[in-house]
Amino acid sequence: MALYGKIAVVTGAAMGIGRAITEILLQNGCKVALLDMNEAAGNDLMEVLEKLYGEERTLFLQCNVESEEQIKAALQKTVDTFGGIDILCNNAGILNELTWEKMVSINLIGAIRVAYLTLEHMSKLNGGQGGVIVNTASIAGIEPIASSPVYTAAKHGVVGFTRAMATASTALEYGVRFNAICPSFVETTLLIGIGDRLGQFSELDKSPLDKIRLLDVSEVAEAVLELVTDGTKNGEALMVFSDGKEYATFPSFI
Ligand SMILES: NC(=O)C1=CN([C@@H]2O[C@H](COP(=O)(O)OP(=O)(O)OC[C@H]3O[C@@H](n4cnc5c(N)ncnc54)[C@H](O)[C@@H]3O)[C@@H](O)[C@H]2O)C=CC1
Ligand SMILES: CCCCCC(=O)CC\C=C/C=C/C=C/[C@@H](O)[C@@H](O)CCCC(=O)O
Repeated sequence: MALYGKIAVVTGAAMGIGRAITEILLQNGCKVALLDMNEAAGNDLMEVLEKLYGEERTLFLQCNVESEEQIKAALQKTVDTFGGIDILCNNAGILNELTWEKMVSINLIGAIRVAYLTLEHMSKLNGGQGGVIVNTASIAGIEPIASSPVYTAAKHGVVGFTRAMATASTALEYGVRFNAICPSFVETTLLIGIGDRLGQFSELDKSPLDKIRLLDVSEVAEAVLELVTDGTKNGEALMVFSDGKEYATFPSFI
């Protein structure tokens, strides 16, 4: 997909990986609607982005991915402002094994909710132009991380949802590609003080964190850009490690 003039929605866009995805899409000519529940961080970022890219190419919309009403309103505002949606980067997420039901609600149910509501604008079945949805999973969506069983479960869910939707989209002719991005550990606020959010698993949190180089958010954004632009990888999950990228392989029984 050539990106110049394309319209993207990024959730969890105010900070961390979502911010880096937003910036790389803007650098490649997209217009971007930034959705995030953190209004202060969103407004701060908008000041920076408007200076760099102009006021016409960005839109900040406060939106909690747990709220169907807020997502619907944000997507409609995006369509009314920019004229459609070509790209969704479904990225908002938290890590907190203490509030594990909320974590499933944001990381898995929220991602599904945003994807379904975006398809109402994007799918060719609904009069849309088609496009691409990149869901931010994690390496924890491919292999278990012992200190974070529910995070692991939610991210495995994101990968499974992505792969099933890719096949469904092809069969039903939505014209929408689906991919999962699966980074290893990335230097963001999500990792700060994780030991306090792992509950009974907190003694396990040392695992690889002391031994590996944390990824920079720009490395994840580059990998997302690869998925957005490469039309041949529908359904694939791209893992990003400190020493490179690799598409995941899965067993097939059907
Ligand atoms: N940092 C890491 O090591 C890794 C992170 N990930 C995933 O990447 C995604 C982004 O995480 P980071 O950038 O690291 O975290 P972060 O904490 O730096 O940024 C997350 C952003 O999502 C927003 N957010 C959180 N809950 C929200 C909600 N209910 N509705 C709307 N916005 C919400 C926050 O306000 C924040 O701006 C998450 O899905 C995370 O699970 C995946 C692999 C590794
Ligand atoms: C403590 C929880 C942090 C969760 C945040 C993430 O989503 C980070 C990624 C999750 C899981 C990582 C698993 C790591 C597995 C290791 O066996 C090894 O494969 C890591 C290699 C790291 C690298 O080279 O970058």
